[in-house]
Amino acid sequence: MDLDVITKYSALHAKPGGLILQYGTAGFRTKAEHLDHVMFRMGLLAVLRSKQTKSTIGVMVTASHNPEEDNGVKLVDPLGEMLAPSWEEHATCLANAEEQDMQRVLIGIIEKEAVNLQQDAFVVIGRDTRPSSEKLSHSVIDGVTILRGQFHDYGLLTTPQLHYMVYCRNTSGQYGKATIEGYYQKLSKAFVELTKQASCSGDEYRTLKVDCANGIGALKLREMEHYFSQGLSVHVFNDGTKGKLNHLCGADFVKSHQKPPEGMEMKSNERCCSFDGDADRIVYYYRDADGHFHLIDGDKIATLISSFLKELLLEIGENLNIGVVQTAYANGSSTRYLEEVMKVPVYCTKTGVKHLHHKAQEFDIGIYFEANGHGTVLFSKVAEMKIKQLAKELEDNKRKVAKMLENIIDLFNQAAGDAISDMLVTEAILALKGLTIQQWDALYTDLPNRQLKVKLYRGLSEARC
Ligand SMILES: CC(=O)N[C@H]1[C@@H](OP(=O)(O)O)O[C@H](CO)[C@@H](O)[C@@H]1O
Repeated sequence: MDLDVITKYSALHAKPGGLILQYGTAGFRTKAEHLDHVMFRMGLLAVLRSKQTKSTIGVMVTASHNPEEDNGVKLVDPLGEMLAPSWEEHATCLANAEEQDMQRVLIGIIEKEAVNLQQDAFVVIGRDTRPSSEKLSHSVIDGVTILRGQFHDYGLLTTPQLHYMVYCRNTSGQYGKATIEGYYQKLSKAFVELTKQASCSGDEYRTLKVDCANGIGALKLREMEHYFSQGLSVHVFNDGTKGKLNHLCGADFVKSHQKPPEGMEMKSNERCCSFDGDADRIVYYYRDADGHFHLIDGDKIATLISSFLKELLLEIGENLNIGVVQTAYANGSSTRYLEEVMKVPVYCTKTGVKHLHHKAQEFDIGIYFEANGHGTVLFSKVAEMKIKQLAKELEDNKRKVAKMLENIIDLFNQAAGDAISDMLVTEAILALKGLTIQQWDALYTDLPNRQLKVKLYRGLSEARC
């Protein structure tokens, strides 16, 4: 490692004196014009992390739901997870080091983490559609190449797609192919297989309006839609051709203002949903016949999914342990419904996907959702193997159910919460159960009516096609 070369190149990505940033739950976020040095340095850090773990590391350039003028960066660890906490600290130290201290901080990290500089390094990079993202991703690449790391720049990707690529590359393709087609094919195949079993899916279940927050989700959903068009037709709104990213639209806007995004026409009882700017969260909503707006947030998505999974496990007589993870922002009725009606244990963690993800890994099937729409379902290796085996061994109807579970495993992005995965799973469940959005919304509202809700749940189970 030639420290003088690093110092020389670092000066080309000079840190504004006195600027202090913190690597938060979703990486660094601030105004884009303050981030050039951070990007260069995260390129350096990604190489060190890659050498230390002997694995591919991801770098995503995005500020998610934040305004278009902002940007941000986060590192993705080998199995698609968020960066390990001790490395978050290194990221903060490195980003905040003044130019003259850079060498010392870098050497400190190398020594503390016993990084073998002779080891090869590979970094994959993705970015969202912000005007600043392309240039900033080049600064990441500068950092990677100065430390002689190899890289693949995927260009425009949703955040969950980058997590997926990292996971695929580090599991020798077992999880999926590390290409955008690989992602589309894996998810769409599972979705089409799963929805084939929905004998009652009429037109009502075929169309969905999707607000893409004027972000990357629009591009990727359009690329993907012909892969699953047999099962679902998506109407994309806020695709970035007219409006600004996350401005008056997107999941965060809809959730916090409890109203539809600009630019979306909503007829009564139509199923609609919104992604955020990097497509890692989703909320659903509809207008009732009286014109009232109803939000269906992450709590309701978690409830729908866990009820369905529990039901499938009961049908095949499997007793895998299921846990739901929420944060303190979860609606108390959802927690009570899950615990008292569904009999599913619920756990609460701090806000931030990494906290929920970590807790969810303790279960055979760990379902985690924040009320704001970040979430996914994690299946342990044991659960996955068991389900795959049952899908071969069981007889007729039970085998069908095990195959449905197998498809659900493939549909979820188990590396990270993913609006596209969550949307496809939700759409499949609604079609399979023959549930309208209003019926889904009614799964729980408040709990004085507990008996009624139990009845409703049983009724719906029986109604499954
Ligand atoms: C990856 C991550 O941790 N994302 C955070 C972050 O969301 P973004 O959509 O990534 O901006 O901020 C949210 C709170 O504002 C928090 O709920 C969420 O967990």
